[in-house]
Amino acid sequence: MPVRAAGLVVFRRVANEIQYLMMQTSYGEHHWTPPKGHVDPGENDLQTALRETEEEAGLKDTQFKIVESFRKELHYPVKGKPKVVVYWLSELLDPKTEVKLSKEHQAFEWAEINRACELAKYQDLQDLLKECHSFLQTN
Ligand SMILES: Nc1ncnc2c1ncn2[C@@H]1O[C@H](COP(=O)(O)OP(=O)(O)OP(=O)(O)OP(=O)(O)OC[C@H]2O[C@@H](n3cnc4c(N)ncnc43)[C@H](O)[C@@H]2O)[C@@H](O)[C@H]1O
Repeated sequence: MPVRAAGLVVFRRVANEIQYLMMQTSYGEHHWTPPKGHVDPGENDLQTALRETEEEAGLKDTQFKIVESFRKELHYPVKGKPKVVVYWLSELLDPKTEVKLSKEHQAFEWAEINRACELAKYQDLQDLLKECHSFLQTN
């Protein structure tokens, strides 16, 4: 069984720009991802994504809108074990909403697509962000 995690690619619109929420871990390699985390027993993926987004970024589900038709999975190995991360796309309704980090993250950025891809060093996460961006340009 793969390790399972879920999260939200949160975006906001500022003037004509779409910006993605990227957060840097305070541990390990200090890598950057959207809010996400492990699926707890008894939770479904979407419940996990919402819980982790609130825990890690302080954003409640009343503050954003999930784009129901967009759901993607990343698959990669962690310490030799397969891991799957399910992401939904969600728009922050009030772009001025404050992000409140937990101890798990040391920094965040609202990054336009090229900057978000620069922060996401893994190719599959970069591709996912680009897919989100293309989706938002055409929907
Ligand atoms: N090194 C460490 N030291 C201390 N505490 C730690 C720790 N790692 C995790 N923790 C603890 O574990 C908890 C995390 O739990 P959660 O917050 O519930 O789960 P997560 O986001 O899925 O964790 P993680 O950051 O490990 O996952 P990711 O897949 O991004 O990353 C897992 C690995 O996969 C790599 N990775 C990330 N995205 C990848 C991708 N797309 N392709 C290939 N590798 C990728 C990352 O660089 C990383 O090496 C934290 O509370 C933290 O305290």
